[in-house]
Amino acid sequence: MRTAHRVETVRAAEAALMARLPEGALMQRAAAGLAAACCSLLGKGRVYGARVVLLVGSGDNGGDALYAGARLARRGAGVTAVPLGTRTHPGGLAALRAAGGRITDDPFEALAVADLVLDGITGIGGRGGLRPDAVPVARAARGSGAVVVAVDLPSGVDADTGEVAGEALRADATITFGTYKPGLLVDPAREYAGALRLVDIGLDAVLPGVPDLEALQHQDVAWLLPVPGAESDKYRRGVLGVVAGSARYPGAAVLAVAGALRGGAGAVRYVGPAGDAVIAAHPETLVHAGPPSKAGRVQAWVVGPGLGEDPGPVAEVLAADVPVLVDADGLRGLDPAAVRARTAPTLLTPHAGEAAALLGVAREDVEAGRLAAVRELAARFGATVLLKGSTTLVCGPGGGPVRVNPTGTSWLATAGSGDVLSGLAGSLLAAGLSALDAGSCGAYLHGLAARRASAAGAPVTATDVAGSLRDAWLDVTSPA
Ligand SMILES: NC(=O)C1=CN([C@@H]2O[C@H](COP(=O)(O)OP(=O)(O)OC[C@H]3O[C@@H](n4cnc5c(N)ncnc54)[C@H](O)[C@@H]3O)[C@@H](O)[C@H]2O)[C@@H](O)CC1
Ligand SMILES: Nc1ncnc2c1ncn2[C@@H]1O[C@H](COP(=O)(O)OP(=O)(O)O)[C@@H](O)[C@H]1O
Ligand SMILES: [K+]
Repeated sequence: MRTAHRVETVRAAEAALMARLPEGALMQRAAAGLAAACCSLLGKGRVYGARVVLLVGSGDNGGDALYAGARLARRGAGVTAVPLGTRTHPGGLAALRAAGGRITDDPFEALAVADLVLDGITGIGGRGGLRPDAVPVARAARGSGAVVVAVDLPSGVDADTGEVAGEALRADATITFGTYKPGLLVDPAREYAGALRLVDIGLDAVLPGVPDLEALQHQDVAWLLPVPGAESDKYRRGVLGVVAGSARYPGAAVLAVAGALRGGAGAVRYVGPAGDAVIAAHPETLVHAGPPSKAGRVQAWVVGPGLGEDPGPVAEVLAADVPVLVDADGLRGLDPAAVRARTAPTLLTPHAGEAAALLGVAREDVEAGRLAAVRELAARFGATVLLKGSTTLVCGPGGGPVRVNPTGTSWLATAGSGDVLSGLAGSLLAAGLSALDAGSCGAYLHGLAARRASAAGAPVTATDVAGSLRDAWLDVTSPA
């Protein structure tokens, strides 16, 4: 599991750790890790003679860059510092000078020939976008042929929320210290971070056990995925009911069932008007044309994909005392009180547009502040919420760590892929996973399947994604 902590928590942990260490030791650990990462990015034998430019803000982030620059200078790199703040870390500056580095007021000349730029303008102390004087320098750094390495965080992004309020410096790699910060894992900021590397500075010992964000990895998902026992039968494995599709959107039913059949439930009951299309595509489905309450027992429901205007089945399904996943048309006008009144778990899976409608805000606001949006929806509905999009987030009703999905690809932005996800996550619910685990494992497999299907770099369909779910499952469960 990869975990991230907010700035307040990081600062408290750093203070506790610093109290046990000689002064400056923590910054030296950070600088040593940063310099080593820069050496490996430059490549073997290419540190000596490399031209390195340090963009140095007024805080400790600039201090890290200066001390790392001093280390690179001692290994033969030509290091030039560009001070951008109201002050420059005095110890770092002295170390760089002592190692033979130089300071310049003309950043553009140095940047034009740079091999590597260290962005030490702001770290966890940054507020808002880059200040106006740093903007042309950041643009020149990005426009140069140099590899741009962000120190701790790309400057100009919000560490806690992943918001990017103004201009920020896009990095090829970010070397972060002690723990990931939420902004490194959540778009739009995540996109500025490039490849992530975590430097251990001993913070784990003093960080709280519960992080703000967590990202599952293969072995976490492998642990959670259902496996039939020797005594299992199709009912014990869990039956999922899928209420989806309409005369206008029969394909949504076919796709939701495609996801559901590959999610570990023992059987899938389809309820709705698209039974013929579902059976033609998936003959193993049990179909029912009547209302959900007459369809027979299920261990979980999915309601909503392609349902059209009729909200009737949503209320009926919400009245059932089993876990329910509500997606797409099922989310339209959804009443928070009706969801809060349920005793069984509810999993809502909106995309940004649906989340915006539920919150009464603009879609852009949800996309700019995904973490706040998913937390607010989960609190308002007393439900687990999976917010889809370029970064998929899953938040439980009681707060706690938000799960951020590390798999996925923008090729997933294709019609019907959300229907596949709802069936898949619903199937995991029916198999007995909690709403948080079903949502996050579903998103994980779904993203992995899309990556596999689009590995050659060509567009994929939702049907292709469903077809790759089995391989994604095997990727996760097969020992490396
Ligand atoms: N506290 C510690 O023990 C450690 C901190 N470390 C480093 O210290 C950083 C945090 O240092 P600071 O607390 O000094 O904060 P920062 O260095 O991130 O930024 C603070 C400074 O930047 C200015 N600033 C804020 N927003 C700005 C903007 N948008 N544009 C330009 N300037 C802006 C502030 O006025 C202030 O002077 C971490 O990100 C990390 O790089 C590491 O050395 C590890 C140890
Ligand atoms: N830019 C993107 N990067 C990664 N995944 C994306 C992106 N855009 C959409 N997705 C994913 O694609 C799926 C689309 O679902 P949804 O918006 O419900 O579409 P539909 O209703 O057509 O099925 C979701 O799983 C979402 O997370
Ligand atoms: K930085």
